[in-house]
Amino acid sequence: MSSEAGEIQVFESVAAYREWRRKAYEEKKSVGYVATMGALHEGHASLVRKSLENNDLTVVSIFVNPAQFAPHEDLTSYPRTLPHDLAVLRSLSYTPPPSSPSSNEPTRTPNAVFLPSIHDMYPSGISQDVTHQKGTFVEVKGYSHQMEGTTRPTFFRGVATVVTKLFHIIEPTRTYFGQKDIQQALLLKRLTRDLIMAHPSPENLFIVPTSRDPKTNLALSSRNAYLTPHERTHLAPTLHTALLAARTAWEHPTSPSTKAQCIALARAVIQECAEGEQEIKLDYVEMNDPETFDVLPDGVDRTIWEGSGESTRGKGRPVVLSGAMWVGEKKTRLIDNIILGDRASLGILEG
Ligand SMILES: Nc1ncnc2c1ncn2[C@@H]1O[C@H](COP(=O)(O)OP(=O)(O)OP(=O)(O)O)[C@@H](O)[C@H]1O
Ligand SMILES: CC(C)(CO)[C@@H](O)C(=O)[O-]
Ligand code: BAL
Repeated sequence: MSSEAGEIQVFESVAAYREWRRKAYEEKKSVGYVATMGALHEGHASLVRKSLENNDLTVVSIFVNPAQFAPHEDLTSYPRTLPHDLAVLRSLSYTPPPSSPSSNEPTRTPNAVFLPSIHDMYPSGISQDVTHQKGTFVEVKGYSHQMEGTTRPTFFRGVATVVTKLFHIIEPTRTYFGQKDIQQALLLKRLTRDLIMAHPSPENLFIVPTSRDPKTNLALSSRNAYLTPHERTHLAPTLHTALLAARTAWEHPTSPSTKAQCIALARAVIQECAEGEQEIKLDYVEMNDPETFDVLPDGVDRTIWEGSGESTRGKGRPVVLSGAMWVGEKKTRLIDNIILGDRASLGILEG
């Protein structure tokens, strides 16, 4: 079944969406895809704009995926704001510039929203407790237990499973994920490679830079809705400040710090804030190889790291500098990252 929401077709069943997709194939139209859990903000909007810019048609899915939440996590309280989400999508558009090959085309707006039911996505049922799960699951082995996977050991299994299903349904030509969840984006790129996917192919999975609050640099996130104004403006941005301190030390032109020194600096920034305010607690700050997700050795500095890898067009072998912390009364868990070195080699688009 589908219904009209302004110009946007809203599909609640797989069959109805597939009929729409079949027509797009017939008309030889490219389909860009943005997967979300809703509660849309400017970060999601930036992904949708990239899709509008580079595809004939754009589809957004909204599905709060139970399988990626551990039993103690916030599945029930996760914000669900469908009317707001549809209004955000209706406000987005892209007009091809006069110089572009598609300049004679009309302004593009999001074309379809896919809102599956839990039953559609998990016909065998779904428990948040992995020991009770039955049916088919997708695991990206060796890449799911570092960084975010340390504290959330079943998270990437849930993400890989639902995104594989969503890709099978949507059959995107191109798809867009946010740098805010860098491990997720890199892991999904690997998944498309390992499963030899064509829709999307690995090179058509793009990573869009993190959108930030212009005043505080806080990474936009649906979970920021859990924060009080004080937590949002004074406590939550500390994680990014800490990552910036580590970056400055790593990138020092004449005496770059070792990884261990960079991490110590970042921890000190968070510690300083936490002493005055009892309301932040660091989960981790770490530097990882984006290729293997391995933790960098403590004694490595930028010059050693760059000397040990393949040359990446003189921009430096990349490193994921990332972290997570709990903020405020509700112990909201926020994440952030900075890529050191050659971002483009990881498929991260320009902002
Ligand atoms: N600030 C942001 N900048 C760029 N992309 C983002 C940003 N926030 C989320 N995204 C991307 O949007 C997509 C959907 O993410 P999701 O719906 O989980 O939102 P979220 O804000 O990341 O939510 P959460 O608070 O649960 O982490 C993901 O690819 C995610 O990386
Ligand atoms: C990719 C995703 C939509 C899978 O549920 C989710 O993890 C998200 O929104 O980042
Ligand atoms: N954006 C990642 C979704 C999650 O944390 O569950």
